[in-house]
Amino acid sequence: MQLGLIGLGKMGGNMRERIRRAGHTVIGYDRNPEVSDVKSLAELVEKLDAPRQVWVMVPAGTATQGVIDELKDLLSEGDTVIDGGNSRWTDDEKHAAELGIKGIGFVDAGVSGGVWGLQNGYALMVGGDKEHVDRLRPVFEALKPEGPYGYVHAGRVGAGHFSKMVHNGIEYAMMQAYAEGWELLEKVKSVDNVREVFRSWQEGTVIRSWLLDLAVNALDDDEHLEKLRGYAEDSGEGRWTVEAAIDNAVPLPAITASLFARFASRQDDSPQMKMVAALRNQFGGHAVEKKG
Ligand SMILES: NC(=O)C1=CN([C@@H]2O[C@H](COP(=O)(O)OP(=O)(O)OC[C@H]3O[C@@H](n4cnc5c(N)ncnc54)[C@H](O)[C@@H]3O)[C@@H](O)[C@H]2O)C=CC1
Ligand SMILES: O=C(CO)[C@H](O)[C@H](O)COP(=O)(O)O
Repeated sequence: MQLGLIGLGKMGGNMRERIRRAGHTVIGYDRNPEVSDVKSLAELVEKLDAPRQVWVMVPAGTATQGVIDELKDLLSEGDTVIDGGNSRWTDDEKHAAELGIKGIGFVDAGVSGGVWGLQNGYALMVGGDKEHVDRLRPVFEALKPEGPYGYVHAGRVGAGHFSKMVHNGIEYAMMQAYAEGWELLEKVKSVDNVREVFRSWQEGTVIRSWLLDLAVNALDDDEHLEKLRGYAEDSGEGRWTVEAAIDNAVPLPAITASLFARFASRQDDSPQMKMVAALRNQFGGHAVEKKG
């Protein structure tokens, strides 16, 4: 089948390749002409036979909204837009409604697999009407990992991105748990070789996982992570998970703490701990550390 794919970065570039390897035709557009197959979105749409399927794989928020706005004008009734980026799930109903005015279908796809997806396949959590989702089945089959799992039609529009958001919330908490364990092992000098302890956990243990394998890869590159600064960004999914938890009064202590740990990582000094130190000093005369 034919697919238009917009956004050929770390994800979209490899996805184009994996779908092509499965024998489908992919016409890719990126605003970076070095990786793009066509010069414009209009040219991409022109080159596709109707009914068209166009997959958007650009950063969530303004970039995705801009592409969807353009596609709304360029596409026609019967075409389908798939948003595979990490968009906020609450944007999906809006996008489906905006496109639906012209009879253009909308499917949201949470995609997991990162830069390893070309090799391992991409796990897909999909939301949308059955008629739109079923039409895209060959593309999902091409992208998904081999084996029985790795693809789910999770529910109506928004269900794919909601599922991916929760997946990423879990990812935050798992990463934080490995990171905390690693720091404790590194600190306590009775353990001689922390990297080998991590490696030993890769087989047979209760905590083996792909994230653990990746932690070992990282330690093989830089045994004590000395080349890195302890600074971690976030791109929204963790915040939205915590917001959904608050909206639904669901306690998420581990995921929330892991999100807040990232915020703390961005501070050179902690204003709130200055206040804690000042208060201990006020009530108990406890010593404080002064600057300079
Ligand atoms: N990197 C990862 O591990 C994963 C990323 N995602 C999501 O996939 C989407 C893409 O992520 P990456 O490939 O990592 O980002 P990236 O930054 O590597 O690639 C984004 C690409 O989109 C292009 N682009 C941006 N705005 C555009 C526009 N208006 N028109 C055409 N092209 C445009 C950029 O030139 C760039 O090549 C994001 O929504 C991200 O959150 C989802 C799963 C995993
Ligand atoms: O979806 C992903 C992995 O599953 C992306 O790598 C995402 O960017 C990770 O989230 P964050 O940037 O907030 O750490």
